Amino acid sequence: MARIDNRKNDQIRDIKITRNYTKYAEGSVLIEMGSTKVICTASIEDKVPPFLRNTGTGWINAEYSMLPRSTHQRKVRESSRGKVDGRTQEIQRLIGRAIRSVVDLTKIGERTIWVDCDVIQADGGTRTASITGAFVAVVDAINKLYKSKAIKHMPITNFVSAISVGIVEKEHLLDLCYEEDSNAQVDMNVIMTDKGEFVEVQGTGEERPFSREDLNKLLELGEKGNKELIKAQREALGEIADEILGVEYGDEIVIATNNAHKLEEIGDILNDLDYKIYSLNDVNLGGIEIVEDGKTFEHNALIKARTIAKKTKMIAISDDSGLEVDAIGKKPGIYSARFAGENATDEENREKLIKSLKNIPMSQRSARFVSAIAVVFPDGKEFVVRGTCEGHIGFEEKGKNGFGYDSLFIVDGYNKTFAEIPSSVKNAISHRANALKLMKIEFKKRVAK
Ligand SMILES: O=c1nc[nH]c2c1ncn2[C@H]1C[C@H](O)[C@@H](COP(=O)(O)OP(=O)(O)OP(=O)(O)O)O1
Ligand SMILES: [Mg+2]
Repeated sequence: MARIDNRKNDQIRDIKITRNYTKYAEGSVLIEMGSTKVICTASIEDKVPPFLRNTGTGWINAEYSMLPRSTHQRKVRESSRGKVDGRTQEIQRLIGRAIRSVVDLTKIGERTIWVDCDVIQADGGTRTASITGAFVAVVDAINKLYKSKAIKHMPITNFVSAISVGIVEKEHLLDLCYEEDSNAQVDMNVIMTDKGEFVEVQGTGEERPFSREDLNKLLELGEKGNKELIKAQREALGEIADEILGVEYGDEIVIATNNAHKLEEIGDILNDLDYKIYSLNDVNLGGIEIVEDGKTFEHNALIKARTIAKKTKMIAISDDSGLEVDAIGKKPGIYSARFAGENATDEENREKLIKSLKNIPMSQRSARFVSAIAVVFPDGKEFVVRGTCEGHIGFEEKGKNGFGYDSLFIVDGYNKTFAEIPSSVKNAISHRANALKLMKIEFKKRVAK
């Protein structure tokens, strides 16, 4: 059986989202799903309902209405009839719940966001189009608060969209138009997030009960439709969507280091990330010489990651690290690798450190390892974090594990050097581990995966 507008059963109607549609509201969207058209605005009011006063938490309220001539026959305005009918009540509560489910209200302060959905033309799916459009309007309104620094954090946790599905003459259909909706035996609205989770499912066997199998089929259609709607929302929101959801960069990371020990440690610590991790050798850049002429660990780390991200077009992660010894003015610091001269070996560096601290008592041999981890994305976005680990410098080398200054670094709380403890312990407490913990938090904020 062909659909009245010749769509496939699992095909949504053309969708168009126009932002900044009217001029006064903080967020304003015209959403068109086929010939259903809804204006959605989001307005910010600096007060909350009584039950939230002095809690620091905000609220989101939705209202829904249809213009008299949005339908085949003129519909009397609710304001003329003097009351809001049951259907309207139900729909505006649904919209409110859907939007609230993806906004952290504790992060918008004591404000109310008023969502107004006004249907100017109804051809089925007006409540679902309202939700899909309202979300975009709310993002714009909240983004204004964020950009003006009225709020500190982006409170939007997910995207949300909604679509109708149903059974019409035994066919399972996605995105019903009015004609189909009025002939549906089963009618369902599916509200979902970008993570593929459900926010609400409203299903009714209007003319007959439906089976579990029907339900599964309908949910599958709903999932497909919502994926496409969220893609359209993303496209409409452009860069703001990237800020909320992160960017899709693929699943390859290159570790920008020539140091095999660092490579192993970073690989171990990042093994819970669901990415393919490559070394410089893997990408034919083994032994590449990068001039580390920055004045800080952070700057040097960025120099290394930028170079490799540019050459590989992959996400590049680098580490610039070293030892700060308090008794000698935090030396060798960023010069740790070349403490005993350009091209010095680890052993030469350790010898020089032992000599530099001759006759200095243990109480004055405090030191810390520092690791700056830089991440540079293929589009040039970047960030850098720092981790440290406190300890003391021993009088002589102890232990065989690790590399660099490990055998001289007695880590606080263990009374052993990094070279005496297993790598699994070092990788849980080291400067590099601490930096990579922070890095993972920042990283997850920025990537869509
Ligand atoms: O966990 C550590 N355990 C012992 N020593 C360490 C550690 N972490 C850094 N270090 C020392 C080694 C080197 O003397 C300097 C890093 O110099 P740094 O330029 O960042 O590394 P690198 O030249 O060996 O490799 P690359 O620049 O290719 O990443 O600090
Ligand atoms: Mg280096």
